[in-house]
Amino acid sequence: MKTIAVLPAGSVSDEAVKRLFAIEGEEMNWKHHRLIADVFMSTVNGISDYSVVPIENTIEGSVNLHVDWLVHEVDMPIQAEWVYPSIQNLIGRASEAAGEDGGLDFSKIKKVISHPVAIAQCLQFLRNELPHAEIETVGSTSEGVKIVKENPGQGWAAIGTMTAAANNELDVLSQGITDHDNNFTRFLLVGPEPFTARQSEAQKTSVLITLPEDFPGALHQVLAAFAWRKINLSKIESRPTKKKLGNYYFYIDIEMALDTVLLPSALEEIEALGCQVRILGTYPSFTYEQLK
Ligand SMILES: O=C(O)C(=O)C[C@]1(C(=O)O)C=C[C@@H](O)C=C1
Repeated sequence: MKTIAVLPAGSVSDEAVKRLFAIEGEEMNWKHHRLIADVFMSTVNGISDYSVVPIENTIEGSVNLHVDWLVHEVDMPIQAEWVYPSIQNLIGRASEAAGEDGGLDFSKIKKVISHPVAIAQCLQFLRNELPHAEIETVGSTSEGVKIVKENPGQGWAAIGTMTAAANNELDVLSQGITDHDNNFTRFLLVGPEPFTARQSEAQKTSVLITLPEDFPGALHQVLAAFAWRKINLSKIESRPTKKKLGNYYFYIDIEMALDTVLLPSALEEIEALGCQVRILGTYPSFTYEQLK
């Protein structure tokens, strides 16, 4: 039985990984951690087989903290990626937000608690509906909901999943509050062993490329190595190396497995230019439709 490290029950990550492993005959052991750092360390320390990492979402883009953990703090390969909807809701006690007319009066909500990424996904809603409310950030959306549950009578609310509202027997004060519909999060499964529980035709390889200093046009040549081989890239993003101001590496997602003809030679060509290439993983990719 595999052990999976993930944010607390009722978080988007927890819902998402349960969908990935909703396979007949697969039994899992879940290890819930309050903070993403502990989710990573659980697998680093051999307590879990895999860690679940939300890496990017439709509204906010890359979750930089998590990208940085993957790149700088740990050395664990990516073994799968999948996509899951992030539907956020305002959760609290209807009795604490009751207006004179019997409807809801959000001016009675004094504080909104959630994960910073979830807050960022609902900024317009918060500006329009709860401009007066204090915002508090916590390690996951489900932690916010739990804090609201444990503190009745304060006029506090959380942003989180319907599952977290139900688990904590709280009311959904407003449903689907993200600023854009179709808010999806891309998750990574990281750990030492390949993920074989499901198969997908779509394969990806993620690499980190650090350019040599004093080499004008280096990025152009890196991209050319992929381009003339008609290798498709689905993402390229620069992040600071954290070693020197102005030094960046490129995080690149390539839409093919590492052992596909042409990819090894493209990476060799890039190394020959004097670039450093680090493979972050080669893995199957699942759409939400594939997991339904
Ligand atoms: O707090 C949660 O529920 C999480 O699973 C974390 C996380 C994230 O880190 O991006 C995951 C998906 C949501 O979009 C918001 C937060």
